[in-house]
Amino acid sequence: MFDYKLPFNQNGNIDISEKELQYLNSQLEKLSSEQIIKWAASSFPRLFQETAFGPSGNVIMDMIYSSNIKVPVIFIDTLYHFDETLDLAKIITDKYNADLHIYKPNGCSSRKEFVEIHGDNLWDLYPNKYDFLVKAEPGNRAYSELRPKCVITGRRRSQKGKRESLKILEIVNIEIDGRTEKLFKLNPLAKEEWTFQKIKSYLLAYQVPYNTLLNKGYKSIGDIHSTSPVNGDDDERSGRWKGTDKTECGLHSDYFLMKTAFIARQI
Ligand SMILES: Nc1ncnc2c1ncn2[C@@H]1O[C@H](COP(=O)(O)OS(=O)(=O)O)[C@@H](OP(=O)(O)O)[C@H]1O
Repeated sequence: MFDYKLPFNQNGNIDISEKELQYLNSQLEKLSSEQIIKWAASSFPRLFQETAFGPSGNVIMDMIYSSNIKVPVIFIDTLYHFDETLDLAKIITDKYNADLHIYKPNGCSSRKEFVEIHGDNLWDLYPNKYDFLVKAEPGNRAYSELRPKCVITGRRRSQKGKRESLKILEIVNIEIDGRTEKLFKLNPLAKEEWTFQKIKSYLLAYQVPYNTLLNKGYKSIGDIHSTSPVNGDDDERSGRWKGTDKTECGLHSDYFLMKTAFIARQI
């Protein structure tokens, strides 16, 4: 068992230097994804998984369940998910008996309400504002209410773009009660070996429920209005925001930069 002890201070916060984080990452690189998850579960007092029920997240849920660990799940419902994604959310959380926490855009419980407040086509007219409202703000609200010390994500280096240099363990800034706090993000499938093909093989081998859209040419699935199927060999995320230079949804971007731009009406 990997027995690296996180440096907790008296306040229960983890004071880790950049150098030590680098060392920790170099050690985590040597572990399997299951070992990384088990280490995190025994190291972080409040470990959560955040998932949009993508194929990587499905693999992670199965690994967590098979390791006999309980990790609550955060799902940010943008109100623009495919029905197939919402169906999967129910099927897979039932199968793994997951404790699901759903967060929606502030003040909106339905797509109709969102359109009434923010207008139609916001994602098209003001994509960064849309990202802040449907992903970054609800994400930070989830962190602020649930107080995770660490969240597990499904990002992988093989998804290319900015993710090619993804670390297994990262630290991001979040806002809690008006203060800046640190949150760890754990990416147990970050390593290059976790290709889309390997993810699919895992899902099939272990009979893990997955999004039926994967059988219809979709490889990466986000919001209805910005997700399309791809051709066989195309990059996994090439069907997201097709025809634009956008590659990320904002959940993993700098929260404070987004918030500042949102308040200043620069996005
Ligand atoms: N809506 C929502 N709710 C909770 N968590 C979410 C959400 N969107 C993205 N994620 C997290 O980011 C991982 C990568 O997602 P994607 O590849 O779809 O990209 S993107 O974040 O939408 O840009 C994704 O991996 P999966 O677990 O495979 O879904 C999650 O860890």
